[in-house]
Amino acid sequence: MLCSTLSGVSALDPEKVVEAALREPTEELLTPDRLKSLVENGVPLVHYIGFEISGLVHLGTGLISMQKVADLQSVGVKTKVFLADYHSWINRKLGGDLDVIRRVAGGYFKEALRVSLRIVGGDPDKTEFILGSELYEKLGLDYFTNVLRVSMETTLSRVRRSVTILGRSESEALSFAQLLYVPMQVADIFSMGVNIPHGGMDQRKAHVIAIEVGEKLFGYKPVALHHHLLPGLQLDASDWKKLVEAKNSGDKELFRETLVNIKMSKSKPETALFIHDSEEEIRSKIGRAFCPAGEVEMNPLLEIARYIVFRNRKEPFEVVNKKTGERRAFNTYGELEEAFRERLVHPADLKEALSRELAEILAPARKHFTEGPGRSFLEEIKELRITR
Ligand SMILES: Nc1ncnc2c1ncn2[C@@H]1O[C@H](COP(=O)(O)OP(=O)(O)OP(=O)(O)O)[C@@H](O)[C@H]1O
Ligand SMILES: N[C@@H](Cc1ccc(O)cc1)C(=O)O
Repeated sequence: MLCSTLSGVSALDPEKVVEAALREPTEELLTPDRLKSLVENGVPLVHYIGFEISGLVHLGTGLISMQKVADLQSVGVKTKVFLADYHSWINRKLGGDLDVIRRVAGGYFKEALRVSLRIVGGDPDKTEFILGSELYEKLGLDYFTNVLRVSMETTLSRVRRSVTILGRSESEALSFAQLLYVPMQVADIFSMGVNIPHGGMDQRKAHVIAIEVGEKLFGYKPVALHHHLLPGLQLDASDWKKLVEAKNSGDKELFRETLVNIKMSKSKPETALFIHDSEEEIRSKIGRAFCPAGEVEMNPLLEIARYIVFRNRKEPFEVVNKKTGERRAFNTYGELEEAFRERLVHPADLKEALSRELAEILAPARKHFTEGPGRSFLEEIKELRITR
């Protein structure tokens, strides 16, 4: 993973870094060549991913996001997690109370992301957690100047079009501060010297602005990395149809926008499986999830199988037919998908097997938040008002 150079200083291996960056759940890397050349030129790599502080951490925000952090750690990239307290306040999360947001950021949120990173094989002690307000306090006028610089290079209509990065739509009544959120997120990247900004596909508009203004304003162009968004569990059939049509139309923008509206989201708890859900909750949520027989396109449960269950899997995944008792073992996600398409696996049996697997994968988070030191944090956040 790390190569030794003649000077004895360890350097990163360009091929390995690009391979780790491209590995699933990555959906887009802008661009692999630029990443490779950064490594070849010995530029230190600094990654970050940011989170709004609100609601509970789910499979998408926790596990999928942290998988990429683990991948990058494994090839020696410095990783940072940004706890965006000011952005959450601007976006009126947790009742719009900044003190509560800050407390939850350093408490529940940090713990939940740390345990998620551990579950996917990363090392939470090797990731730096940064609270937005602390960074802004430290940088003072320099941060404000960075926000202004980005704003001067970005048009109002571009900012309006980018409010999807805060889960809003252009047609909503937005405060001026919600518009300011966009240049702030771009300024965060440069204020921390980050050259690999990372987020789900819904964050790409901020990163594309950063790529466009970076060279001129800050002397470098970041390499943006976007991961796949897990759909919500409770798709209704018409939303699902729209999504499949958008995917098959080849119109990438339409597909992205359709998916953003139905992704697993912490402010729509019915769509989400949380990392500390009990075994009964897992079983009941998976049991109620949308999973049409034989449908392999945008099937939320197959997506969980592909991106989470099969990710670091060594042993086969077993599905038992409840009616006949027949057992089928799958070594790869492709085998499972094929059998599901051929209706050799019934949704009810897939649900059973997935519930069992997820309960096991999530056991460390459940333990941490119900029996361990995270318990009081979870109790606190469950009592708070989750505002969207
Ligand atoms: N369903 C998902 N699958 C994968 N990644 C996700 C998913 N939802 C959010 N993320 C990613 O997690 C990071 C934090 O997102 P965010 O805090 O907006 O989560 P959220 O659940 O959508 O919350 P909210 O409902 O408050 O918007 C972003 O990079 C985002 O792309
Ligand atoms: N926009 C991100 C949160 C975020 C805020 C600021 C950042 O610098 C990065 C990410 C989200 O909705 O989850």
